[in-house]
Amino acid sequence: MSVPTQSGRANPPTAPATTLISAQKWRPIGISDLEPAAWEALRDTGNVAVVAGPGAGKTEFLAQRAAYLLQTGICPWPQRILAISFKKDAAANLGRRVASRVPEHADRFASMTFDAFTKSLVDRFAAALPADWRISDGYDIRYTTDSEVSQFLNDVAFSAPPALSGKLGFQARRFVPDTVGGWQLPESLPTEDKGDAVSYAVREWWRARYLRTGTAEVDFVMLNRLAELLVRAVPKLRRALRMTYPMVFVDEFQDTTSAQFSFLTSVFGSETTVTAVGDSKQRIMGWAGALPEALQRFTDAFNATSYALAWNFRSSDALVELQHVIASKLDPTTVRATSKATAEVGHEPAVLWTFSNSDQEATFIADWIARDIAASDRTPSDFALIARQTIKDYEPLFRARLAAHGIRVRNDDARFGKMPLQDLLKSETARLLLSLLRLANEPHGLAKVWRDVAATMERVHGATEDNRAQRRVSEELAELTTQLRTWLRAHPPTATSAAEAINQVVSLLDGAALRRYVKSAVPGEDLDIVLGAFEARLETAINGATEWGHVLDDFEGADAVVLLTAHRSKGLEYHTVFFLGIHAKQWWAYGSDRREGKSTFFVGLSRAAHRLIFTTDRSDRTGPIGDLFTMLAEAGVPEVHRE
Ligand SMILES: Nc1ncnc2c1ncn2[C@@H]1O[C@H](COP(=O)(O)OP(=O)(O)OP(=O)(O)O)[C@@H](O)[C@H]1O
Repeated sequence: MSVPTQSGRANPPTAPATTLISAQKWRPIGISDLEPAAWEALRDTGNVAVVAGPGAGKTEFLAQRAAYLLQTGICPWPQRILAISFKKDAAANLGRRVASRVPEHADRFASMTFDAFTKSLVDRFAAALPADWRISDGYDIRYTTDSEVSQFLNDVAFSAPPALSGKLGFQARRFVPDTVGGWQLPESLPTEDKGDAVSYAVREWWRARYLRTGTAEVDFVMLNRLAELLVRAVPKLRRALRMTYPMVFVDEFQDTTSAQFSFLTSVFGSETTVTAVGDSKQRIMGWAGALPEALQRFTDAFNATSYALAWNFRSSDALVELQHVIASKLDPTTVRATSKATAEVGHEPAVLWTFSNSDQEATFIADWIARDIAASDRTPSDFALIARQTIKDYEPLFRARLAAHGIRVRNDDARFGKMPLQDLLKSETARLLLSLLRLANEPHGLAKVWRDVAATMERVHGATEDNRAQRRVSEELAELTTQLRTWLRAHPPTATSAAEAINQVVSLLDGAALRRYVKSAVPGEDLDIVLGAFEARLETAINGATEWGHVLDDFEGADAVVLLTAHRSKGLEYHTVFFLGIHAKQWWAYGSDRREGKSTFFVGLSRAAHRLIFTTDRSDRTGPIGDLFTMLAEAGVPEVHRE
């Protein structure tokens, strides 16, 4: 594929001048070593499943394997590695890890979410869909509520042919992820019903939402099914994908749904090597259709070699022991991991604090964090406040109590526009806008931000492989930041709206070029959604601020205590974790799926590297919630009443 330059001419692609390293001499980058099983998995040339508990370095393993394959030429230029994650922040984190370890090969490592990948295929190749599935008007993304699905299922049961009566008792919550997700779209729609209830109901679903007059409506399960059909029906596309991405990584494989599994099998089932990493004890997406035993299914279907890792680089030995007690409840065959984390003295590793009310809880914890920061080299971002469900209940009190100590709080689950804050802060477009504002506001001392912005702008302007175009981009960036600086000085936050500030940045940047770039190079990202979310967040940060520097710090909340749900904490780590609200109000759904509840508990508590503090109130501990207290007691976690 040729790369268009700014002048419109195409440069013939040439391999960049990088030196290859022999496979025997290759060494990990940025870490001292890998455990022996990880070395074996890294060098394996076939399909591989790496199974390991929290903190084992599964994501790091993928970053190292990418470096190995790219630096040794086992993945030769111009072929690329496709890394698929389930969360936007996981995809961004993995992409950054690889970019920092092997910057010279970063453009050959495509890290994106499953949804972004399948959506980008549909967006780019929709015209190649089989005639029965082609739509002319584009589509809207819309999720259906359980009650809408119930209504649909009632209607379908009512109008179904007599042969199907009584066979359409689908569970509304499971219908989209399992039934629609598990159904392969036939290339042409049959005109007659063959008496199969699943096919009938799913076809009616597609008719009602997609094959209808007016704009089609889809969700990501349907986009996945369309992408799978595309790849199956268009062999040229399948070949092109396999040639571009001969190596595919899938992180957090335990979260794979049946739709995603079938997509992987159709597209990468042969001629591609697939590396899957995961931990079935951390399967917390069952409600969204995650397959039970996804890793085992992968090993069987892809004839993969399975490697188990047994080191834990994150957590202290005491916390690894606690994790083991909980892990054994999820899988009695679990082998206890060996902690490789640097030991810290003077900490009580785990404790359960009981409070009489939430005000007392927030005040005590805020004071405690402030004292801990004052007495150590820790910063607010070393602390996380994790809760099972309703994180927003905690935000106002903790924000106020921590603010009294000059400490910020960032609620990663808060929604700005249509995005959760965690996704907004990881969005490449949002980072570009924020960095431009930073460069304009602080002319000196941001060399790394400058380099990152220049690299992104080179991509925006299609100038990555052309020295002259790169110089021009650098000059444009200098000019742009000067103009933006003048504008910011003339428009203090006290007299400026977020919308005005964004319009200014986007117009200086060349809105049309940005739109083209996002469409072609940031799969799954919708510029209007990001701009809407950016504006909403900026508006909140501007509120009451007098200096742009403070606005940007507030926007980013980089040095803040993080507040987030256990689900959103997946893959992350903090020195000290407060697992708030071990009581039935937060865990009301625990009794309906205890296995997934325990996994959620396990995910949240395994984010802690050195200290883990559970909190509860004086409410009843009988009923399903009793399980959690029993596990804590079994793990020897002491309880302390805080008055
Ligand atoms: N070989 C290694 N040497 C030193 N540190 C490592 C190594 N592998 C991983 N780490 C560090 O250990 C921590 C955990 O790694 P990582 O996030 O990759 O674990 P994980 O298995 O993906 O965890 P989880 O399943 O809990 O998300 C990170 O801080 C990472 O930098």
